[in-house]
Amino acid sequence: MVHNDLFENDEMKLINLLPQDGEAYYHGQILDAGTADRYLAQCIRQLSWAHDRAFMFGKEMVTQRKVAWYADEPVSYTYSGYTKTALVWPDFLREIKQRVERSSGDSFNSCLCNFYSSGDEGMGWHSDGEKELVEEGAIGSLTLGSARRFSFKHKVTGERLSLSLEHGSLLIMKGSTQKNWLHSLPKTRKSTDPRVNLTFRQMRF
Ligand SMILES: O=C(O)CCC(=O)C(=O)O
Ligand SMILES: [Fe+2]
Repeated sequence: MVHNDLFENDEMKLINLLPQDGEAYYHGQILDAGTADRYLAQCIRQLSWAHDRAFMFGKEMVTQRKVAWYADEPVSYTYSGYTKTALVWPDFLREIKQRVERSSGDSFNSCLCNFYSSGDEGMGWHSDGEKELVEEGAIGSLTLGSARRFSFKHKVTGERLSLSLEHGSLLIMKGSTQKNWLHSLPKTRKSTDPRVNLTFRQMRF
């Protein structure tokens, strides 16, 4: 049994990783290794992966990492000159969403999925404060595959902290985190294995 199943919905109080101006809770591994392995294989094979495209500095840019986007409804939104439309949940992804909801006590209506084929791919400093998201809503980040370092940096003080996101683990960010902190997934030479990250979000439809 996974440790977290004993303490559904945060009955065991997790410690806020952020010293101020936001909330981030690392739940650790919420899936046992076998389940996490199975979900990783399903994500790699069955999600509709595509490189993300955007116009930046007047140029068309394509991300190294691949993305896929799922939601309760086939909503679309436009950013950087591209319109994206959400796909409906495959059964296994809906199942993962329910596991994340049970562990966190939050509910989610969409999921942005990221596929990093190795440590050569990462994500630069950013925050997830898009206007399409519920303000101060929770973001649930589930990692499958290679463990990677994840970092926070305060927007004003520059204060930093990092943690390792393990296979089958869940990180929740909520409250004023996106307003006050940036986060990133640094590239690393230490990992050559693929990683899938599922970021469950609360969108306003
Ligand atoms: O892959 C990760 O852990 C971070 C993903 C992320 O920050 C995002 O999708 O906004
Ligand atoms: Fe993010």
